[in-house]
Amino acid sequence: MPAVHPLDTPLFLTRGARSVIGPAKEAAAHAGTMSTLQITDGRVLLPDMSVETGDVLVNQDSGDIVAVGDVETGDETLNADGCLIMPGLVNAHTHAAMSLLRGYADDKPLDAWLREDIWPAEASLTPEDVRAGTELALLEFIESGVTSFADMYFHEPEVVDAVADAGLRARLGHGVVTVGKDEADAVADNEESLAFAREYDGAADGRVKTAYMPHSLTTVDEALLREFTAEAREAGVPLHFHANETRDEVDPIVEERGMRPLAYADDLGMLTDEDFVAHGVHSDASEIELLAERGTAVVHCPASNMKLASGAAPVQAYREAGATVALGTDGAASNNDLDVFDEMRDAAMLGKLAAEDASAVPAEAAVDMATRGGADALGFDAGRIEPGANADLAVVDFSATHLTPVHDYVSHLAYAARGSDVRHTVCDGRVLMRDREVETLDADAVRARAADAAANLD
Ligand SMILES: N[C@@H](CCSC[C@H]1O[C@@H](n2cnc3c(=O)[nH]cnc32)[C@H](O)[C@@H]1O)C(=O)O
Ligand SMILES: [Zn+2]
Repeated sequence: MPAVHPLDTPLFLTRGARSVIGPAKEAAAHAGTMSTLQITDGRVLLPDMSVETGDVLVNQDSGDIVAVGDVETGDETLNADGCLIMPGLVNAHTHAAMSLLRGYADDKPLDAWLREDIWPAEASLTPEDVRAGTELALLEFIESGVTSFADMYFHEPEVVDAVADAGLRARLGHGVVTVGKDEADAVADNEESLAFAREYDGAADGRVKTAYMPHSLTTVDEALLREFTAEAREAGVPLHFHANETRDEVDPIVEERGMRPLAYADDLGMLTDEDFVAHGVHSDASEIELLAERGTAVVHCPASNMKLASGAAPVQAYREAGATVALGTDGAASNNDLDVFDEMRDAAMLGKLAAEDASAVPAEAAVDMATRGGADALGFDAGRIEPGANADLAVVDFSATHLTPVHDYVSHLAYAARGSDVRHTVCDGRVLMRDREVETLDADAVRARAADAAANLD
């Protein structure tokens, strides 16, 4: 049972109860020097996973949460009657523009899927295609309560512009592949990734952060990984890469080097507490320990791992070891949607199956991975509803048939809710979707441009 049963929740912070507004911000609010947004009449999911009745007050200038509970009246309001205000969901590993390849090639294992279908199709994608596909993904994010994401792709400056306009928060990078390239091209690809990371960090009023993103330990040459990881460190740029996704990726490293892939990555200096890896499906106990020790986050992508039959990540073991675990959809071509509610459900289900234990990856863990874990992995001060944190929020409507009755809000978030139950989405204090109307993108135009771009493929 939840700590506070939602059906007999006392009125949260009635008059005179603790107000969590900070003194400096309270003074600014009184002086009328900031514009505020008050999310009213709802319930709030607190960092300890309890649910309380209360409002959330947001400073729209700083983009931070200023108070939770019994708050001052805001300049603007957003009604959350019958809803739960939760931290915005974090999609911590994706390739946004792959939305153009949704349903393009299914029912194949990773290696054949990439080499036979995906990479040839991607070869003809123009910057305009990437912009169109990315906007389609961002629209789907906003419509399903995702407020931040990590993207690894190419023509990445287009993604920066799309994120700036759509109002989301993101950690972005140019994905590097050196297999099959001559030395000059291989170096140039790495240089592009680092140059992108240096140039665009802090873009979109600070909502865009960057990373150096070598695709994986088997698709990027060792000497270049070593060289550019060192350069990234010097520039203070974190790393993101695919690791231990399939057995085919693990075995050659073990055979050639006599060491586990993550020990190899550690040797190359690729595991720090700023870095985050995608998948981590085939990690042994020593690698799980290593990630936890280094503070390197792992992004679990259960739907992609099931669809490509890559395997079941040892999520419960990562969490028990103290590693930071986030959730990602991976690209829409291996999922095939970008709904992080689905990912929570898949993570909980697959986690139980993998551990042969129905108590493994409980609802709270799934919600934690999709919120706090994701924000920690990406290095954002978000993922929790607390004064001082970024005002990145999803307001979920609990009135749907499939959410009735409500015994436990957190259970519903993990097991029964869908992205389409999100009523409002707020990022950095700005309303991106109000009553299911996306305010920062023209939804019809975005869908039409993406369909056009996809029609011109192959
Ligand atoms: N510069 C590289 C592109 C790297 S972007 C990242 C790549 O990861 C690919 N990708 C998508 N999903 C997965 C996955 O699950 N595992 C490995 N790679 C993936 C995606 O299609 C894209 O080609 C090049 O020109 O080939
Ligand atoms: Zn991926």
